[in-house]
Amino acid sequence: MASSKASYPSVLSDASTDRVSAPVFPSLLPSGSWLYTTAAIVLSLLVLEQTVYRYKKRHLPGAQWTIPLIGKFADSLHPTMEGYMKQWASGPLSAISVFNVFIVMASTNEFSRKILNSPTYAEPFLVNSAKQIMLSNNWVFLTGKEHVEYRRGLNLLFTRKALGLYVGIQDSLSRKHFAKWLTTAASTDKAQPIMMTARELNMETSLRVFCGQHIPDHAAKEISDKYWMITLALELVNFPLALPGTKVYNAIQARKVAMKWLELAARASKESVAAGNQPECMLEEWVAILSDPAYKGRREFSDHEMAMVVFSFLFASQDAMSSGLIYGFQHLADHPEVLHKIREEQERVRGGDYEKPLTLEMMDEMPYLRAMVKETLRVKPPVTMVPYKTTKAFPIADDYTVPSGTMVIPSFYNSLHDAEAFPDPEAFTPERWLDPASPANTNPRNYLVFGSGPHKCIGLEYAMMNIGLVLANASVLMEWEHEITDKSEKVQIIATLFPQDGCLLKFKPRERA
Ligand code: HEM
Repeated sequence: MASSKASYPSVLSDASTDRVSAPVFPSLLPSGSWLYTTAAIVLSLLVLEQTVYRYKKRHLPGAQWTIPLIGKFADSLHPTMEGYMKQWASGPLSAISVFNVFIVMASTNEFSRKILNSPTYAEPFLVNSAKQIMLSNNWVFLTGKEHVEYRRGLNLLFTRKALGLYVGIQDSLSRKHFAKWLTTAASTDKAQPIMMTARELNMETSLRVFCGQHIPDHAAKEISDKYWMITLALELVNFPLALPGTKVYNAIQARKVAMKWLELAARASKESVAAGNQPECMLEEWVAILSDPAYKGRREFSDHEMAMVVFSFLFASQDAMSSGLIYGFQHLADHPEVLHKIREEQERVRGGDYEKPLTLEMMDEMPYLRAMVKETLRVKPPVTMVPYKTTKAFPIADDYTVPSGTMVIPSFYNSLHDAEAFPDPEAFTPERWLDPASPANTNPRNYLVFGSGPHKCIGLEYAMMNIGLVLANASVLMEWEHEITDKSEKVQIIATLFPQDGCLLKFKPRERA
């Protein structure tokens, strides 16, 4: 008590002399000067917040004032394509603030590429929660030379030789899942959303490609079920504290489960290769490369570090691959003429033998399939933007320098829907990729589906191959009808883009003459 009084004499003077018994926490009593002081401090902070926002924004389009403290937090909780389009349409560069994070959005191809290709000024920021979920010492957070060197080692997991190893796993799992889809479809007349079933196919494929049989079935199921928690946490700006019950807290718990199994898989892969077995999955391939005496990048990788790399691949791929696949099914159902051409190509390359597993060499013979995959990813790019952060003042335009510490967000959508590169940009036209002299092919800078620069997607060939393979097998093994609703063309953003109705499809086995 005495010490409280001593610390706050001016606030307490009235209360402590006039009353018989002193209050337990006298300093909390309202008093005129305390209230005035508090109000003055709060007001100054609010004025400072607005002044800093206006100073950073300068002439860029965007609200003149930011909502105190939270800014556009409410909008970032429920992002919509319409909201983003409005923001992009407001200017090549525009400003917003969320939870006091100052954000500059870039809408043009020139500015977006400039951000992606200026590693001395800006580096990936993923989403605010990414470091909590992926662990801050994950390789994906490396920058500069360290990042380039680490990534060089990982490129070996995506060589043609490595992809050849993965094709067989992807082929057999797509068949297994289609059989399940057909059984479910046979039990009901209704079309079913493929949102979750496609995610499950992707997750099992990723886990088996990355870890082979070193993850038991029940663990694969557990990781797959819990992974949805991670997807839900991938908002542009999250609630700042990972308190129990928040999305980030739930995602961290999901990551712990996944990491436990991935570490065990890394250890088992080392044991398998040491026992002289041929690599059958990505982890084993990696271990085999590392133990080759001729390999220059040899060094020890702990089970934990290998698990973090695999987790980064899951994190980067699961949602984007699911989005790409779901729109692939939707586009093929809505464009029977394209599906017909895909089937003709399959017939030509596979000679009618649809039981024979696909190989990389067979996929090489399918240019129309590849064009279709490129086009579906262009029309509905799974990733519409990637947050970066400036590490120093970034003179992005003659009349604007992005302040240091700003979140800068290059957008991909506009580049991919630019009518100069892609005439009739909303149309789904795989043919635009077949002529080497077409505007699509002569403007490769516009194809930002996988980003650009030092952080461009490491798994892009893997992604194109896997989506192509699944759709190729689906086209020869199944028929599917799309129940079109008023939400089919509307987009919901859950980290990546999905049709709002979850893509309602009715599958049946394909009958051939
Ligand atoms: C359709 C599927 C996919 C899409 C649309 C996609 C898109 C992207 C994009 C836009 C980026 C950021 C690029 C940048 O900042 O310039 C990225 C990065 C990355 N992606 Fe993908 N991705 C896909 C599939 C995959 C797959 C299958 C893997 C791994 C197996 C993967 C692993 C990664 C990694 C590790 C990074 C970070 C690379 C780095 O920082 O060096 N992605 N991806």
